[in-house]
Amino acid sequence: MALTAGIVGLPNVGKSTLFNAITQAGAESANYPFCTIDPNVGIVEVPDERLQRLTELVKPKKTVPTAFEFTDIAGIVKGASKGEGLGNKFLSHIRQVDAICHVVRCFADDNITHVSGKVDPISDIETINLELILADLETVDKRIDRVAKLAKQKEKTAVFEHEILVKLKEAFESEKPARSVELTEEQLKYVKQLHLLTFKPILYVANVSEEEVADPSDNEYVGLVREFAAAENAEVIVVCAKIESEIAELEGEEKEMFLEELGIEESGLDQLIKASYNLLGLATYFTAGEQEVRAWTFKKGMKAPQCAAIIHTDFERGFIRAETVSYDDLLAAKTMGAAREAGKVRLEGKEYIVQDGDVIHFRFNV
Ligand SMILES: Nc1ncnc2c1ncn2[C@@H]1O[C@H](COP(=O)(O)OP(=O)(O)OP(=O)(O)O)[C@@H](O)[C@H]1O
Repeated sequence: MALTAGIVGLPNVGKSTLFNAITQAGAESANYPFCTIDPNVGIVEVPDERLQRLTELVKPKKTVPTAFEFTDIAGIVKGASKGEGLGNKFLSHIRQVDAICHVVRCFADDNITHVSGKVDPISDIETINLELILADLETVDKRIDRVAKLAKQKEKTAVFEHEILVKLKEAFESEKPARSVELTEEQLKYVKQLHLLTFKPILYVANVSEEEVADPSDNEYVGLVREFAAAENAEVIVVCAKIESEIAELEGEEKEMFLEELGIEESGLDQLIKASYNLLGLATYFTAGEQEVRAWTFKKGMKAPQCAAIIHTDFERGFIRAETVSYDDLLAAKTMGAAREAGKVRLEGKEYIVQDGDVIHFRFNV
């Protein structure tokens, strides 16, 4: 199920620096055997205060956070959709990711060359977006060629598809991404399987200088990126990629002290991890026993047996029920026993849609 967020951006905007911080922060891979082993993939642990609280309550032998993957998609340049630079190869890498983190240079430094000569985040964003739009236009054109004849003959499915494809084509021709096109539920289902690049959820990562990271309000570039993102309903995370790898090396109190020195509450990387996790539609449930308190990632909307399968397929095969208590209820009750006495532990069946923060004990029989 491992979903991944791809890091994209023009050359020299700070992608590698950010990706290094990600690998630096690296999760203990032994805990995550399902994750891809690939130099372009960085596995990070998902920061979650609830896991700490549960650990304090349950005092297990071991605590295991959940993790997910970032993929580094190197240097896309203008003309990529025409095969320039490493063009099509990179577009095909973007095709494989489930969400896009678009790094935008917002730091001024004359010593670091900018590909187009000056720092101009909106032009940077538009350059990449345009390449993705052009690639999507090609996809849609091919499809239109395929269904046009049947649509003319009023074949029902072809008419349905043709209408959507033309709508998408019009958007692309006015340089708008697929995610800006309004669709009905049914149309949405069709568009999803087209795997369009500009339909993937996106967030923008404004890479600022060390001095500005605590208070980026004076950085006019960040303001511009925020404005641009707001029009797309996209989120903006402000980071200083350069110091993120230093932060990533630290833990606990040391990390807190360093963040305090910098004047920030949460590292840019932690914010990015959380935002990407949300962007991918992911959520967390917990298991809490004396041996281990552990966070597990599931996709929002998944039912209890599917969530059980994340731990082990046997749990799904022999699923009986899910003893479930919400994190808040367990925290208030302090112990599982007290939660049970207070009637807060529910016995959920096969149709139960697991909620973020559920603490679950699966009952199964194989
Ligand atoms: N926030 C920042 N403040 C100052 N300098 C930075 C910042 N982020 C990155 N840099 C510097 O900018 C330069 C380019 O960064 P980096 O190599 O990470 O870019 P890139 O996007 O990966 O480029 P490419 O796609 O060409 O590999 C590096 O010298 C890096 O140290």
